[in-house]
Amino acid sequence: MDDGAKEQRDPAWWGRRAWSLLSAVRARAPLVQCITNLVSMDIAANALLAAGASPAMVHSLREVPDFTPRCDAVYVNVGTLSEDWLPSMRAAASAGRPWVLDPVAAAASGFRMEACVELLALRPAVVRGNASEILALADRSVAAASNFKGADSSHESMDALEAAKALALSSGAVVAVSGAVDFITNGEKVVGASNGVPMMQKITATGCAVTALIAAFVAIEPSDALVAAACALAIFGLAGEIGMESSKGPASLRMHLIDTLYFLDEEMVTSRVRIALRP
Ligand SMILES: Nc1ncnc2c1ncn2[C@@H]1O[C@H](COP(=O)(O)OP(=O)(O)O)[C@@H](O)[C@H]1O
Ligand SMILES: Cc1ncsc1CCOP(=O)(O)O
Ligand SMILES: [Mg+2]
Repeated sequence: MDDGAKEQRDPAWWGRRAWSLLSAVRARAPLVQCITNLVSMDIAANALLAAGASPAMVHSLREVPDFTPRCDAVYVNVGTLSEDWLPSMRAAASAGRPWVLDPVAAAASGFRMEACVELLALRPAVVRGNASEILALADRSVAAASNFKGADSSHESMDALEAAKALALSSGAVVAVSGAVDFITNGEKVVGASNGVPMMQKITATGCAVTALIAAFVAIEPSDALVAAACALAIFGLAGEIGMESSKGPASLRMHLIDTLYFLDEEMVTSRVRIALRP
């Protein structure tokens, strides 16, 4: 085992990494260009702001040449894909900044799957999806299954672990599958992050928001997207866990999750983040 892998087997090491990355996001306020779906814009922008980053929802193709090179990271999300937005997504993903892809409902249509496959070829640092999305993307398959649920997952994250590894190896991206346990892999190493509460699935666009947070963490740590993605997922899940303590249901959890992202401190992060390198 190399020294890096030894360190990553130590839970305390992950707590310190998560805290140092969140602290760096707060200190450096990375500018994250988000080309994201219409449902997620508010929660993604607010999650980024609460965590200390600077979100900018900039979609026009005509703005990409001036704006994207000045960003610290780019976030592309196909949740409400249209023909008008795809050229902007391509251009922003090709602008030389680290970027992250959320393949929302990748299996919904041939148009969407082709767009995701084309974007994947533009080398995202991280792809984060739910289990059904990662299974579909790894297989390039448009849904025929009767249990297809659009933007929601009909699988557990563990069901997509092998597909995530294969997708990581074929694309060169770190692939993160969210769920009760979030799995993050580069095709060789697999890290599990087990913060979060099931109620997070009942708030629309929490997945989109955590992918935005991954982009902010990748802006800080572009040379280790696996660690950046794992820490962002754990921090977001932890904000959900602590937020749930004051919440009655999805609407109040949405508010408390964002408040908690803003208030997380070193003690909360280092003692409660649950990330582990898997054997
Ligand atoms: N059963 C669960 N228990 C704890 N956290 C969960 C659970 N399901 C999803 N999450 C968390 O909710 C967030 C959104 O994940 P998910 O619902 O899988 O994505 P999407 O919204 O794209 O379908 C992630 O931070 C994930 O860790
Ligand atoms: C409901 C919906 N429809 C198109 S995009 C979207 C939001 C999806 O958000 P998430 O992937 O985080 O559940
Ligand atoms: Mg999603």
